[in-house]
Amino acid sequence: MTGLTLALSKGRILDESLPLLEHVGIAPAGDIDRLLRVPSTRADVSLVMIRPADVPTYVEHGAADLGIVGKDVLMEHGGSDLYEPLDIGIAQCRMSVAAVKGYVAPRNRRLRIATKYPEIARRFYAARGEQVEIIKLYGSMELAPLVGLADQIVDLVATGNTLRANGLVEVEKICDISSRLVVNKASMKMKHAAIQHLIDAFRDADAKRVRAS
Ligand SMILES: Nc1ncnc2c1ncn2[C@@H]1O[C@H](COP(=O)(O)OP(=O)(O)OP(=O)(O)O)[C@@H](O)[C@H]1O
Ligand SMILES: O=P(O)(O)OC[C@H]1O[C@H](OP(=O)(O)OP(=O)(O)O)[C@H](O)[C@@H]1O
Repeated sequence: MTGLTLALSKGRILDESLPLLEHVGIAPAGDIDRLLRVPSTRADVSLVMIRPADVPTYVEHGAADLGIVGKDVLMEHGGSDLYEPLDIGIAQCRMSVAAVKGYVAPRNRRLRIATKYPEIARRFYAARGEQVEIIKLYGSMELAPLVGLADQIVDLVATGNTLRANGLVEVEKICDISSRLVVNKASMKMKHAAIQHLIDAFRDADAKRVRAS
């Protein structure tokens, strides 16, 4: 039997993955709040729980055969050496530029952009020919324009509630974001039948999820 390891992003993606994993027949069979490596309800598939930003690294190195991770993380990771066969449609949001309501761009200096996604921001402004200063943050980006740390932020928006609550407005959408199934390239060759079976099962689970919603 070919053993498979699936890397799951802890947090929001893990929470939203659980119904899909159930459908695919690989629900966690252990304490997902404590264990980092958890057996699944299928003897040949085990699950590892890791920080979202680490999922591409585990899968690229073959420490996990497959992973579930946000498109934002994949875009920021850049040039990933892995396959991305399926959009599984969970954790949907968008990457956007936001600023304080009524904000006017400064004329005498570069725009300052606060973000957890410096690569995505750099590519976005470079494509528009705008020279900006990028300030890397690890969370609570919405605070930066309020305290004068930045002119704009590049961050994820879903309902828009966090922006509204902090007096910010969405200036422009950069792209839509959802979670993707990613696969190690060597595993795709060596364990092709088992992996293709899982990809098909996730596709089917996503189709059922869409029909149900
Ligand atoms: N408000 C949101 N609505 C829907 N999906 C979101 C939202 N915010 C983030 N996501 C998606 O969920 C993924 C995981 O987000 P989550 O907030 O669980 O982790 P994180 O805070 O980015 O990571 P860490 O806990 O390691 O800092 C993101 O990479 C993105 O793809
Ligand atoms: O448009 P909304 O529905 O308000 O969602 C957007 C918020 O969700 C994400 O943060 P998250 O809740 O993951 O917290 P974080 O700061 O820990 O990333 C994102 O960074 C925004 O702050």
